[in-house]
Amino acid sequence: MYRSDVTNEESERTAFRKAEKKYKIYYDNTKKKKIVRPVDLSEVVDFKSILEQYNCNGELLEGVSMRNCDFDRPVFCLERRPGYYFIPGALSVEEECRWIRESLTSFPQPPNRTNHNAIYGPMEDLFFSAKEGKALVTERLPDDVSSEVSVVESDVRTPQWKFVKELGDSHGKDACESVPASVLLRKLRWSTLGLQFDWSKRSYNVSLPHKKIPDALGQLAKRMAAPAMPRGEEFQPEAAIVNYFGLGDMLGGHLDDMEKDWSKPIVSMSLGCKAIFLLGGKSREDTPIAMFLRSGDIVLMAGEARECFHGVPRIFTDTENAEISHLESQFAGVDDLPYLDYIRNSRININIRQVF
Ligand SMILES: O=C(O)CCC(=O)C(=O)O
Ligand SMILES: [Fe+2]
Repeated sequence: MYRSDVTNEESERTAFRKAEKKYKIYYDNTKKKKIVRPVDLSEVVDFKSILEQYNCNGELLEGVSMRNCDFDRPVFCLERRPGYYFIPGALSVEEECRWIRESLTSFPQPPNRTNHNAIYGPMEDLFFSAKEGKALVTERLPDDVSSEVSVVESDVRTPQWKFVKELGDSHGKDACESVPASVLLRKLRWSTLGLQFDWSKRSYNVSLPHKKIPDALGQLAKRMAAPAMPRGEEFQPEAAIVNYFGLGDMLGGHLDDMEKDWSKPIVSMSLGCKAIFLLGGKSREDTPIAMFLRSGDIVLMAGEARECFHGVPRIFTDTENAEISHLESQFAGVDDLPYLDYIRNSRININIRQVF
């Protein structure tokens, strides 16, 4: 898996990179304000309208077919990308809201790791700390601590971070650094569930402490994976990566190649603001197919499709394009406001994998 954009000159000119540049967000600066540069979306495949057309007259867009399987919703395939399946609107609005809540509250909790771990260590209750206006602070270590023979060296060097209500006198003069929880929430980019993925080694580290994938998420993944599973086999959800996108965030073109058996699908669900997904071919030189991913859509990538470069160059947070009004109506209670505030400007992707 390659998380960052490829930057050397040659890769800047690949067909995949060109498509990323076409769809990523750019701003034009006028004297008064920053304006989002318009983008031509006419070539973006839209499975929602494909489904509507199919329901209306039974016709399908050229290159798109239906997976004939025992599944309670239409499953679409792309003739040029075997092993790729698209299930538009696979989740109910209740399911969408449930997984948005879990992605923000329980999923980033230790022992699950997030991108913040490397800097701050395990972090508890980020979402509620942001809601309560807390900040993460570290205490300055006592000056003479290094001379205390009883203190283990690694303890001496590790600053202890914790969320506190506010940086008043009660915290005292020993506070040396502080970061608002709201800023950390905006900078939350990923969390990992089940077997933990080690980004630095690009592999699963089974010796890292972990909890099993939550049962309800595992059951959902098993059900959704069925159209892409080899006959008679059941998907084993062993790990998941949760990606969090804010305006301007993108996921560069990559392959997910650290799982053992590529005949098993990656089950990938979209929540929140609409995005553009690029599905390339086996080379970065292959022109990718762009498509919309909306909240509630599920994508499966198995077999040959697992060898295809893919990424997310763009999310839409404006009212017209985000297409989250059903979530806005569902998150209507006073207690739901923090979820609503978050999801109005964000997209969450949960992708579930069988590792072995
Ligand atoms: O956000 C998405 O839809 C795709 C995520 C993805 O490709 C990944 O996490 O490997
Ligand atoms: Fe991926």
